[in-house]
Amino acid sequence: MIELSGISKTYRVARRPAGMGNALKSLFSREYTLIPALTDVSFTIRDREMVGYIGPNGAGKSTTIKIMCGVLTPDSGTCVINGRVPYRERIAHVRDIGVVFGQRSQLWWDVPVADSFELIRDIYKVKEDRYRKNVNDLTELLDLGDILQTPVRNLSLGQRMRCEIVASLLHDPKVLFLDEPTIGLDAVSKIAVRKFIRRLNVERGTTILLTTHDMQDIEALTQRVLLIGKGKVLVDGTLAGLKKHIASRKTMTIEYRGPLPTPIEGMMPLQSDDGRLVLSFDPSEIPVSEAITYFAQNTDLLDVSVSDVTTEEMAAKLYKEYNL
Ligand SMILES: Nc1ncnc2c1ncn2[C@@H]1O[C@H](COP(=O)(O)OP(=O)(O)OP(=O)(O)O)[C@@H](O)[C@H]1O
Repeated sequence: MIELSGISKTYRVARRPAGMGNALKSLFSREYTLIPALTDVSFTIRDREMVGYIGPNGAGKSTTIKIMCGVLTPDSGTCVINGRVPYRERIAHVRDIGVVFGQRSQLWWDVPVADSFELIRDIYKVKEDRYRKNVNDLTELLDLGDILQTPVRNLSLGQRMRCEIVASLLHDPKVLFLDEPTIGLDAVSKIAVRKFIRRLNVERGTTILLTTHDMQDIEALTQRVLLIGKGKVLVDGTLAGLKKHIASRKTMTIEYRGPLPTPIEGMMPLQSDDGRLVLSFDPSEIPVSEAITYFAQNTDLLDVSVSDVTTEEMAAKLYKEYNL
């Protein structure tokens, strides 16, 4: 169980004025700039839940994760994870958590991946049989067999990211923090990583907090989403609920032969290319079945599709709604 209550954190950064004289002066009397990163952040994540933590750049996501890992101490509020306060009981706490920062590596650059895994085993004092089983299971699941003897610096980003995830799981953590785990990956690697994260949550019951700017990750993996902006939690809800809140309208794309079809009154054309028309409409005014029947009867219809607002559009509208 993860419980954050009233967490606030402000960074204090020393101001460095330009010029030699000013630099000397600042050695004796320092001036500081205060950067509020989190204000009164509260949420609870139950065991085995997988939650998306989203928000624009600088919203406070990484700061929250650093507090939950025990790297940072908040100025006020409480954070309790599996009954422990991370920044007070760091050593015991890190045995229960795994962390992947997509932009940073926990693997040693010049040595083969397998050697990095051994070092991590030593650090966490993972028992030999448990370690062997984990390496075997995880390397098979993530298809890493061939690359274990390759130095990390020679791996592609997708290969490295899969190794990073395995490295974070060798000690069987109950909770996993993933900070942009699919950043920079190609479509195939993204799908492989997402599939693995889902299995981890379902089969091992790992509690997962996923931070990402990739709304496809959120769509594929999480039911519940926490939206953070300017250091505050603004929304805590289901992905479906958020989409409903943001857009009750639907988008219809029709492909046709012949002249441009006339939409039903109340439909708004969004885009019209050669033989393709995209319309937006409110299904409470025009039922979807009626819209499809109308075009089927009045147009030489080749194809039709109706979709909800995409997760990308939802995030953009949410950020706009909250002035982020
Ligand atoms: N070490 C630091 N020193 C000073 N200010 C910091 C530090 N780390 C973060 N900040 C500031 O705190 C605020 C929150 O940053 P944080 O990195 O938590 O946001 P984020 O949501 O993770 O952003 P991103 O999506 O860009 O990674 C920002 O204004 C950032 O500039």
